[in-house]
Amino acid sequence: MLLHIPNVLTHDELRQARQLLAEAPWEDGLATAGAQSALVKHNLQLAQTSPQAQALGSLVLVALNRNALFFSAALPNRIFPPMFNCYQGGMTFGNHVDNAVRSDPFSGQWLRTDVSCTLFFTDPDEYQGGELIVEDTYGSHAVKLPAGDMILYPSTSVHRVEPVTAGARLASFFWTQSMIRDDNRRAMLFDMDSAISSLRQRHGDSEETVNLTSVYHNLLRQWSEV
Ligand SMILES: O=C(O)CCC(=O)C(=O)O
Ligand SMILES: [Fe+2]
Repeated sequence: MLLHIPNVLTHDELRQARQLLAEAPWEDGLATAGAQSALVKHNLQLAQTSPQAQALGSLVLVALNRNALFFSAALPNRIFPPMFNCYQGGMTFGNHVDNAVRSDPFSGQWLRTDVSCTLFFTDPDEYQGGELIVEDTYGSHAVKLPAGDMILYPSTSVHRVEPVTAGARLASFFWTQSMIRDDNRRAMLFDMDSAISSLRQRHGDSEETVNLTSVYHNLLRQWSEV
């Protein structure tokens, strides 16, 4: 499931984030690449321990915590501290799959990467190229979203960032360990939760929506790892 989540950041948060990114100490993205991705990764990232990355990380986590669509789609158990990248002057990140497990640089705790997200800080007309291409069984999907919007996709997918040939592409990317490890189960729960919410909005609460909600929670109880 590839899900576009609009308006994750408010205008004010976006302005603050852009200001922090403008004064940030960028370093070579190879610092956090695995063995395979190191061969195809050419970008800049913020050191996770830099004050700007920490301030930006808090801003992103606050925004995620109030986002019902993110919660419903990711069913987050733990969120890896958000990271920040910049592509400019032809930078690109070729086809790769993200490392399956990563250790949190602050707590040392291991986290399984189930769900990947990219939150855009720059608008599509600020740079050329830079599409995030996600491959799944239905083909290749090109993603380039307005600033403040986010794409969410299963971390099991092969993906790449096309070369940025003009301007600069700034984004946050991060991983979530989900309460639901399996992509199909997570997608079914999301579809069910969305359908129940629409039913409730259209017709108000009813015996049927209560029963469907109970099935949703009982499936979550069966499948979740917390
Ligand atoms: O910037 C993006 O959209 C994705 C970056 C990415 O795939 C990664 O750093 O592993
Ligand atoms: Fe990646």
